[in-house]
Amino acid sequence: MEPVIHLRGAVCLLGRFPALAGVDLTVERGEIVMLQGPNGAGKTTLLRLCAGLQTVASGEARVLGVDLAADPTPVRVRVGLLAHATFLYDDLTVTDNVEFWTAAARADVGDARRAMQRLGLGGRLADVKVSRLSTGQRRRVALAVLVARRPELWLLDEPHAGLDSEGRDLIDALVVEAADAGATVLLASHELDRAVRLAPRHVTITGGTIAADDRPGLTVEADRAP
Ligand SMILES: Nc1ncnc2c1ncn2[C@@H]1O[C@H](COP(=O)(O)OP(=O)(O)OP(=O)(O)O)[C@@H](O)[C@H]1O
Repeated sequence: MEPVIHLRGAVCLLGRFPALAGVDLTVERGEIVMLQGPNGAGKTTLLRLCAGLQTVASGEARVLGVDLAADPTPVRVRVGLLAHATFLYDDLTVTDNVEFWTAAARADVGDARRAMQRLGLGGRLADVKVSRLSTGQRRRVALAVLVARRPELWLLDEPHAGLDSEGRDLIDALVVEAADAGATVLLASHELDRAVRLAPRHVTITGGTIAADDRPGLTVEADRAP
């Protein structure tokens, strides 16, 4: 079976800067992989690349069988990206946002309701406009959208940031459930204790290349990092 993520020498330019400078990464279906690295290492860029939101300047980049260099569009509806910025409409309520984005991904609107309940958004908050929510509550709405869309690949950028401890535990539970159901998860985190427990495999990115990867059977030489 083809890997969910297959990158070979993938290069991404932000302006003229190579934020990814030749990334090799293979992730199989059902894996939970933690991506770690210092600020500016390229974690967000790698997640955005896999979401079909970043142009591939050179190298091979296939996600869910889609050749991103040829046309990344088909992958976007099949992945869920939880990023720093949310895509939510401030003037719409929580319910309207979750239902809108769920429908946009051609998923079942019944799943939108169930995801809201799961994220603690089914009560008073359901009819509140997103503009009135706290940062953590917005994060929960973005997560509800992700859960309702049932993506094949979860791309989580600092998923624990801004959440209370119950919310952090909930994210971890959702990730494990998603992987058990066959989804693949790539998460970037500075919360190493929590992320290490959650993800059996740890990949380190430094200066836009993979510096370490503890995937069984794979050796990445530390001296390949710039
Ligand atoms: N718009 C841009 N133009 C040029 N360079 C950029 C731009 N955005 C980001 N970069 C650079 O690309 C590199 C990778 O950034 P990226 O956001 O992927 O890092 P990161 O590992 O997610 O960092 P952090 O841990 O701080 O979130 C950084 O060196 C950053 O300075």
